Amino acid sequence: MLKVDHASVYFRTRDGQTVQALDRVSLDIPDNSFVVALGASGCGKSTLLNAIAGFLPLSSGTIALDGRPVTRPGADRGVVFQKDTLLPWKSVVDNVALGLQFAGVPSAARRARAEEFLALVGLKDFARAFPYELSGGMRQRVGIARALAADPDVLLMDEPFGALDSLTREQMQELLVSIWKTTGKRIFFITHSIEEALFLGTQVVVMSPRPGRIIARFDLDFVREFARTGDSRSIKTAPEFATLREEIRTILHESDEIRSAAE
Ligand SMILES: Nc1ncnc2c1ncn2[C@@H]1O[C@H](COP(=O)(O)OP(=O)(O)OP(=O)(O)O)[C@@H](O)[C@H]1O
Repeated sequence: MLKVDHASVYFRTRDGQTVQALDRVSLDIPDNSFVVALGASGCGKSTLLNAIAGFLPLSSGTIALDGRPVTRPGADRGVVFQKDTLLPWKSVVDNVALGLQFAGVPSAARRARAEEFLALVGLKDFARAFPYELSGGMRQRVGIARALAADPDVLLMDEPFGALDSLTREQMQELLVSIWKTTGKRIFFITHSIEEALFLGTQVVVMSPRPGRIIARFDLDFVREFARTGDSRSIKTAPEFATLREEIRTILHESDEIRSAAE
């Protein structure tokens, strides 16, 4: 279990003001789950992910991964960002093997493992290509392969498909579900797309801004249904999907109106 317990984060801005980015957020990410944080810009989603990744300290509260307190970055948490962080002078396979190189895995073994994960993301034939030769979607797939090659206990994804065109984005969502199913990794995923959250999450937490709070939680089955049937169209056009989409849209709009009225 990855457990976030009453996590709060305050930032001091350059003009000396204090901003509360997270307000007592509690969240469980159990084994095999796909937890999605959904919310408008500025509601603290990245702050939460960065705290779980160990990139920034909590002001109060705790985060523990399988009972181990999270205090710094570690190989047990793999991170994928919206913007790829590939090294342009290294080939695709060497980019994927990078984390293994830092971990001291011998050269032949890390290449074999990198190739295995490139095959998992459908890029077997691009091992020797360089990042500039790849499309945005392909670069994100390399980033996912790199994060998975280090065999993390949880995959943390910060709007990984936010910069992709809508068709590629849907293809990447479906690929990610098949990766989730094959590897059994827990995933914590951030998005501001209601549809993406509904399609991917076994649990969706809806956040509101200033201060960042969880205002609603949904346990869902669409992703398991897709993993079973492979039929995304019938899921996204189902009446239950549309009803939930409207329910969440209403929650987000109401929270925004309350915040605007308070300012
Ligand atoms: N280093 C920082 N210093 C000061 N304020 C910060 C810092 N990082 C984030 N904030 C503020 O904290 C709040 C939450 O930011 P955060 O980036 O976590 O939101 P978000 O939901 O991920 O937004 P987006 O979807 O735009 O990425 C915002 O009001 C932001 O301005």
